[in-house]
Amino acid sequence: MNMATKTIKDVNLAGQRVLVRCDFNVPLKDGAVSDDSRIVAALPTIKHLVEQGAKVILCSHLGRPKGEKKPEFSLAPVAKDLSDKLGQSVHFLNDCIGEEVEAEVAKLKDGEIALLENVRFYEGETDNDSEFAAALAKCAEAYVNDAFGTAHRAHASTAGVTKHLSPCVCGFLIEKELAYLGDKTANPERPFTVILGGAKVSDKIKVIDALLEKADTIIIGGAMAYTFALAEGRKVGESLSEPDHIDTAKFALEKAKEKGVKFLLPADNLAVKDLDFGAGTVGESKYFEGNIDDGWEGVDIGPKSIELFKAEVAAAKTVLWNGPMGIFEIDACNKGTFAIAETIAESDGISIIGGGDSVKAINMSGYSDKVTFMSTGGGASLEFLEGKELPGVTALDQA
Ligand SMILES: Nc1ncnc2c1ncn2[C@@H]1O[C@H](COP(=O)(O)OP(=O)(O)O)[C@@H](O)[C@H]1O
Ligand SMILES: O=C(OP(=O)(O)O)[C@H](O)COP(=O)(O)O
Repeated sequence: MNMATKTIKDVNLAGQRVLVRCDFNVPLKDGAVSDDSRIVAALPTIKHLVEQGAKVILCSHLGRPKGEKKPEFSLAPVAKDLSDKLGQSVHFLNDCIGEEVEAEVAKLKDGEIALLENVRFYEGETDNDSEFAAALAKCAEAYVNDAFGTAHRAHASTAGVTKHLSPCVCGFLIEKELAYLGDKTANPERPFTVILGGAKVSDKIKVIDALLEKADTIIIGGAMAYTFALAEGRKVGESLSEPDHIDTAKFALEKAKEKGVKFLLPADNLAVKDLDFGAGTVGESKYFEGNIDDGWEGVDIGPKSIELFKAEVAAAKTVLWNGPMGIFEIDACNKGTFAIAETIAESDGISIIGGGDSVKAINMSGYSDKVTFMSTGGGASLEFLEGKELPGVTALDQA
């Protein structure tokens, strides 16, 4: 952790309007929160501010609505969940900027809480647009960033707003995450195995270069594996892949050889037809070794890969896992993810699991109490491990 970053403990925000950036990017199912880990993780900071007598104005993104006001990305279900958890009303506002929002926020009494609508309903958020940042900052005086999962993004609500608010400090969650990850990953107990999967291929494939300097073994599953399969000249059918990143994948494979880092790709994959994510169903399914035929979509690692990966995980002294091995939200595609979760649970080593969906997966598997540390950030924890500065942290006041 950057030890000089000021924290919520260094300031008294009683009576002030405080904009609090949280990572409430939580999975939803049928309009309700289906994994509340990130909400629970934000509670200590929120409770502290309420007890101190601040006027608490929460903001967050949810999903990637790309500047459009799409109702399925509304934070309204989070307001409900949060109200229940706090036993206190959380006033949900239908927008995040504008005169109406300012008027509503001005009515807050000390210790009251409001939640603004999804900041990514405006393009200015991800563009870190200075006008949007100024508009967002208008409702508050002080700023607390506790969105560890989004700390690797230099967006208006994580970076731009700090130009307009004072003080700007981090909350308890960011402080805890940086302290733990800094401590355990600076000199990890070896063998150190990193497992990467999930769907955010372009974000996470770039991190592998730096991980090759730190890890003894890298295991690739999830959709990430199909970009590597393309790099090895294999066919992937309809599987999610990012052909723009084939060169990055080739480079990583070469570098792993040169450095003697074990680099494991799936030996087999489960592929399906007619996947319906909403309904949670698949049509025909079949295992493929090597090429995946046209018309088939890779959705999980297969039994041979599970055995291969399990042996490696069992031998590790430190395991960092970000990104599920398959589309674990669908029962037919969850075996790989849950098998890795089980092996991690059985191991005596240190296990760190990061990322919104990875945490949801470990919770669903029933093994979460066997994990050493659950991080609310996937991409953020990887970039931190890479040694990169996190813009959401560096933008804050430094002592
Ligand atoms: N083979 C695959 N094809 C498509 N999506 C996949 C595949 N494997 C995993 N996923 C999806 O990846 C998502 C999680 O990815 P990501 O956001 O990168 O992880 P995290 O939130 O843990 O950082 C899950 O919703 C899962 O369904
Ligand atoms: O879910 C998140 O990251 P993660 O999937 O790496 O854990 C964060 O909320 C950041 O979201 P983003 O990757 O859309 O910027």
